[in-house]
Formats: sequence, structure tokens, C-alpha cells
Amino acid sequence: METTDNAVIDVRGLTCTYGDFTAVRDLDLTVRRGELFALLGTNGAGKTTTMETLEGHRAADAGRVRVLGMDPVADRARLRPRLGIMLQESGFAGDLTVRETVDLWASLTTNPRRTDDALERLGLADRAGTRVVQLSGGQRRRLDLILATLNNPEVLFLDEPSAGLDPESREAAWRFVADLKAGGTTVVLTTHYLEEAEALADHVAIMHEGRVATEGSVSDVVGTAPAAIEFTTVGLAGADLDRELRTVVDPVSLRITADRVRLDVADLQSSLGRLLRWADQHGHRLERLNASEASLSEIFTRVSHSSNRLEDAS
Ligand SMILES: Nc1ncnc2c1ncn2[C@@H]1O[C@H](COP(=O)(O)OP(=O)(O)OP(=O)(O)O)[C@@H](O)[C@H]1O
Repeated sequence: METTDNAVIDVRGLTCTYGDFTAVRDLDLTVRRGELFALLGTNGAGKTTTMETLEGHRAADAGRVRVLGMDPVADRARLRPRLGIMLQESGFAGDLTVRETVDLWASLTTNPRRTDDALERLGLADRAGTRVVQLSGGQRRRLDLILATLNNPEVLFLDEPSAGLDPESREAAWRFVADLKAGGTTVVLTTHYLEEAEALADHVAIMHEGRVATEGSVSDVVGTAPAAIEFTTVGLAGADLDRELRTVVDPVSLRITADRVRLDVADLQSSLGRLLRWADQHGHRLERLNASEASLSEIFTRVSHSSNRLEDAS
């Protein structure tokens, strides 16, 4: 039986250890049917360990993991045909050609997808006769993606699918994954490309030191951080300007360096409106004015500079 809320993956209190090192600690995750869930995080945050547990490649040391309502380790034989898995390192035989590899994989799969279209779309059609060992790293990555999706999986796990791909191949891989999602496949991916998460993900979770530090839609996650307004002032003095801006805008923080001002604000639209009205009324000129919402990359940087130690103490 599947869990509530259309969850195809439900993880509660997952803990994974290597010896006395805890790589994943008390992690909760919910992935809903048909969504693309991006697991982000610093190197060593625990993404691959979490993915391996979801894929049934390693058992949880504590906690409960359900994929399509099943235990990925205990129910592996029943679950595996419904999953697509692309690992960081592929382990298939390099002596076969691309075509032979795809055919071999397809022969082991019930109802495999047609592959010519996938080879074409991922730029491997003209490599069909090439031995896998002779492929470049990026070409192997694209072959891995095809093999992981041959069985039309209900849930597809992609561990850094676009690592090492050139920009054009990355775009092709993104379109390929987006089309699978449009066809109803639930996708969980890890990536270090934040623009990949921004382009594809319905839900992002940023992991740090074995835990999810923040999660939600990209706009939810980005919305948790203040926006920034920057400008250069002409003829306004430091202390007076500081006082006045705090009254006008009520910023989260304010920094004035020489004549450059940076305001971090909770509500960009209303703060900007108040600032511009104030400048108009007093005839102030705001030069090189720049206003921007926080980016995923800023959130990522904040998370990676934070520490779990405080939480551990609580
Ligand atoms: N086999 C292992 N033995 C001991 N420690 C391990 C082992 N595999 C991973 N770790 C440690 O567990 C932590 C989490 O590793 P994991 O590979 O899950 O992180 P990650 O988020 O996928 O990192 P990356 O982005 O670098 O791939 C790291 O500190 C890593 O050194």
C-alpha cells in the first residue's frame, strides 16, 4: 500500500553510518507522484548515501524508507523492475558497442522502450557501432541515462546525470528528463548544477552534513532569504543616510561602503517602492540601482556555511 498524499517515496528518520561516522542523520523526505525532486548539497552532504538507500543498494541503519510503498532492500525483487537507476559510476562492459549494450539491456527488461529515438535525442545515434570503452565521459553519461530509462520506470533515480556533459548535451539530457516527467515518471536527482534544479525541479532539498537544511519549491526556498537592493548615492553622507534609510525601508540589514549602499529586505516590491518615492520626494539620484531576489546559489552558500552543531546541541 502506498503512503498518504500521493507520496511515492516516504522516508522517516533515516540514519546511515560508515563505522562511527554518521553520513545521514534522522532524515525525512517525501517525494510525490510525478514530481521532479532535486537533492542538492555540498560535497559529502550525504546525497549519494541517501540515494543508495532509496535504490535499495544499502540498508538504513535506522529509520523507515518506503518507495512505491515497499522497503527497497526487503522488497528489492518486486521493486527493482519499476525503478530506473543511473549511478555516478556505471559498471557495464566496455567491450560491447553502444548498440549491443542497449540491446543486451533491453533483452533483460520487460517491455523495453524503443531506443532509436533516445539514441538520436541524446546524440548517440552515430555512435551506435562504437565500443563503449571508446566513448568519451560525457557520451557514457548519456548512454547511462538511456539504459536507466529503458524499462519505462515509474521512479527514476539520477545521481549527477549531467556531470561532465557539455552545455549542449546537458540541455539535451534536461529535455529528455523533462519529457519523461511529462509522461508521468517521478524523478529524483542529485546535482551540483543549481541551474539544473532551477530549470527542472518541482521540489528542491538542500542537504548539509547529513540533514535537509531547507526544502520546498525553488521559489519557496529562495523566498526564505532576503532580497537585495543596491545603489550608489550622490552627495549623501554616511550616518545620516544610514538613519534615514532605516526609517524609509526598514531593512533586514544595511551596509554602506564608501558611497555604495546595500539593503537586504524582506519584501522587495514594497521596499523598492518606498525607496523610489523617498528618492523622488527629496530629489536624490540613485545610480547603478540594482534590485534582485535571492538566488538558489545564495541560499546554497548560506546553507553550506551553516553548521549542524547548534542543532545537535538542542
Ligand atoms: N564507503 C564509505 N566509507 C566511509 N565514509 C563514506 C563512505 N561513503 C561515503 N562516506 C562519507 O559519507 C559522507 C557522505 O557521502 P556521500 O557520498 O553520500 O555525499 P554526497 O553528498 O553524495 O557527496 P558528493 O557531492 O561529493 O558526491 C561523506 O563524508 C563521505 O566521506
